[in-house]
Amino acid sequence: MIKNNLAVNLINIDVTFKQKNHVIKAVDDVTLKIEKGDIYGIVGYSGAGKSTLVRVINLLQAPSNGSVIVNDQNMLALHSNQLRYARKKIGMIFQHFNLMNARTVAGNVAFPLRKSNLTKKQINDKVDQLLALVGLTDKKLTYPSQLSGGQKQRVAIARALSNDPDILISDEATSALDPKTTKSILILLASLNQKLNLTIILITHEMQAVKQICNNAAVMENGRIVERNNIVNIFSQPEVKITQEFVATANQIDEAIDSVLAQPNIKHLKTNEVLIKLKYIGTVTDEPIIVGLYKQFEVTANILAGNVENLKDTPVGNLVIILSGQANNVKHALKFLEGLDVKVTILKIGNDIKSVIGGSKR
Ligand SMILES: Nc1ncnc2c1ncn2[C@@H]1O[C@H](COP(=O)(O)OP(=O)(O)OP(=O)(O)O)[C@@H](O)[C@H]1O
Repeated sequence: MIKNNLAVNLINIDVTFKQKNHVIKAVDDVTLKIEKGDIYGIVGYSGAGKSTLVRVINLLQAPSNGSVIVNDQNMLALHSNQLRYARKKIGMIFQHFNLMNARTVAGNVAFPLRKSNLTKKQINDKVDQLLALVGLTDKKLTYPSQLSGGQKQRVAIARALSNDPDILISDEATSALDPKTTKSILILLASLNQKLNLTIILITHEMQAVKQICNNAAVMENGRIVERNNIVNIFSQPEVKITQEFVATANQIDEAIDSVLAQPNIKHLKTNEVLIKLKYIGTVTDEPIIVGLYKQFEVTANILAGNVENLKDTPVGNLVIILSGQANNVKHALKFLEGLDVKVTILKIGNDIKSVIGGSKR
């Protein structure tokens, strides 16, 4: 068998559920390749098929069709003992933690090791090590009911790591947590990815989480993957409508535009003004743009909102500005911006400028 760098290789996966009167195709011809060491986001609305798809990876859900290759092993060809071992190398965490309330933190983390060949002392050392890794050393003998949601999820993460998995599947693991706790859990996951070279598959409907830690993402709708790309492309040029909707939920600039549009001076934009949004990726920066507009075209640019985000070290900038000047000059200034590889969207346009450029929205 040819070895490759893929942790997960799902090929043409279908999952159908037969109910009394009808058949539900929860996963419809999905091919998904996830490289070792990646943090891969799977995004979609409720019912899109995300959980069903990832449950195929460890065969908690058998596919109706397709191949499941995990770490170069054909999962569907394994005997039960081999499958049990392969499953141990795929950890899972969930939205509701699934901890055992009658056991202490240590008891929960040690639970998956109960049938291992490790001695009591070795298990105890392993638990200490895992609790240190997730920052919960001082909670070893505490019971889950005395922990916050974020702490409970840390216990669940430690437990998921007890068999030294290569892959960790996080199924909406931060969905029940507040934004600050969510952020800290995501920071923990990113650090585990680095320290343990752990491949992480992050199922979520929260684009902010994807933006924070993923390298790649796929978007699911009706059982299919409708778009997949690296994180910079997903966020800077989403192609399909549903991806655009998801991206908009994590895009502060759209909120800023709503409040800009509500301002009185924007409601009554002057005839020689145009309100635009600029989006640029990589090295172009605001200042030369603004200076260039005035020097070359005598067009003034008034910045109303803006931000620069780093998506995996690639800066993506957004600016909302009013350009004002002689109509023809503004027309040339807009052309100049497009020539710089800046995406220009006209949000609102004054009548003078509209008459020269036709007022088409771009
Ligand atoms: N065991 C099952 N029996 C019948 N239908 C199922 C089963 N599991 C899932 N489904 C159906 O398959 C579809 C996909 O469900 P799935 O849970 O994978 O979606 P999801 O994207 O993970 O959504 P959520 O985030 O709400 O769990 C849904 O229509 C669901 O009702």
